Amino acid sequence: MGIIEKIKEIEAEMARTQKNKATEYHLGQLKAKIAKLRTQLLEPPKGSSGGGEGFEVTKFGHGRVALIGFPSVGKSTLLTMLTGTHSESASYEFTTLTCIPGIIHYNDTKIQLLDLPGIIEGASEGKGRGRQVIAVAKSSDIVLMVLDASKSEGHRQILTRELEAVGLRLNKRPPQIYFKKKKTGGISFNSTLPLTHVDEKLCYQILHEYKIHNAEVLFREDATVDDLIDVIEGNRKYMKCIYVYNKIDVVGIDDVDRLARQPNSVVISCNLKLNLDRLLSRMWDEMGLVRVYTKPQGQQPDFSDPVVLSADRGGCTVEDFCNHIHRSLVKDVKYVLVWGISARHYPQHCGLSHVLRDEDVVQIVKKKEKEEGGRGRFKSHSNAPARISDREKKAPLKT
Ligand SMILES: Nc1nc2c(ncn2[C@@H]2O[C@H](COP(=O)(O)OP(=O)(O)OP(=O)(O)O)[C@@H](O)[C@H]2O)c(=O)[nH]1
Ligand SMILES: [K+]
Ligand SMILES: [Mg+2]
Repeated sequence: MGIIEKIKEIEAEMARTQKNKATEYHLGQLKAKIAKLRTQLLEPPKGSSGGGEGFEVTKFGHGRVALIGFPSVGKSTLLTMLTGTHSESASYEFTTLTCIPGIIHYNDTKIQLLDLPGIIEGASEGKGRGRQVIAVAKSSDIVLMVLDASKSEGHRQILTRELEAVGLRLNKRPPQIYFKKKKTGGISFNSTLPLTHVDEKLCYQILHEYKIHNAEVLFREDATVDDLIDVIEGNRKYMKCIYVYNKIDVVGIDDVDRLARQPNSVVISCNLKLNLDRLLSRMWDEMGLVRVYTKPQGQQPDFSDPVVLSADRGGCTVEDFCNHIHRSLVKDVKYVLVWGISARHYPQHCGLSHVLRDEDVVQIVKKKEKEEGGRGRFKSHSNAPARISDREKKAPLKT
């Protein structure tokens, strides 16, 4: 029996089993069995180099965004509108057969947007090119799940399930469970609060399923069995997802209003160019990019060319900033001067561990280099943290 059949069989057994206190342990065990099989499914088949042909697209820019959705929801139309790169769109399904990259220029940063073939139910098990598509989604920083506003709302759940089946977790944070395998000592199970979903016996059973007999487990929140399995599997990817409801030109205003109020959702129409700017700003915010402008001593910062940092990709400290400029810079840095939201006063003297925020201005003071006298508009004109204003960007001080 193949892996997929085994999964189907266990799913059927779970559906047959009544959910109550007595069956809780059994169901937990079945969940763990499915999780193990799904992980197996993701491993490339033995003897092959990579598990089929993937979409090899080189990463480019400061972040990567994947367009995921059913066929003909308007993914390619959207890519063409946002990036200017043409991706074939048509009224028939599966128009797009491969991965088409485009670039969005936004807020002085470059975002790689990826158009992908449509996926359908069963994609995670290899239907269509589902596995390759989802692999690209996994490699991106956020996902735009494109949905047809005029179609069933069940599509969103179906796609979420497909992505979850391969270990993606959308708009969730990692469970607050500490888990460490040990060599000896048995299993120590603890929690910092009363638990309502998982008890010691259930935890033991799940660990037993994974043949783990020595481990430390500490629940720091009232997590579920699924959370525990995620932590044990350890290969989950937690990602932001924006639900993009396209084609609002063909549905009534009440439906548009309802969809727009759902969490993490943006309603758009590619045909009428409605709300695309809102989508862009939402996308950009979710990516959490941090633009830092370098200010050479005695000169104005170059506001058109930021160093772009990200908490998910390498971090946002002064040290990360220095490493971005040059690997060997850190050792020469005495301290830095910071203007912007992260500074308590202007300019603030900061060390390497200081965490920078979007639109901060940084001047590096090297060892054996004197700091600037503090003349001019970038000297503390206010004690309150504030963004560098647009006016300051447009009319910089002449030095
Ligand atoms: N009414 C309406 N139609 C749209 C809109 N955006 C796209 N379409 C149409 O929807 C159809 C499918 O668009 P595509 O861009 O090919 O969709 P896709 O998601 O890339 O489709 P596949 O590549 O086949 O998965 C085309 O006929 C588009 O013209 C919109 O905002 N409103
Ligand atoms: K299409
Ligand atoms: Mg397409």
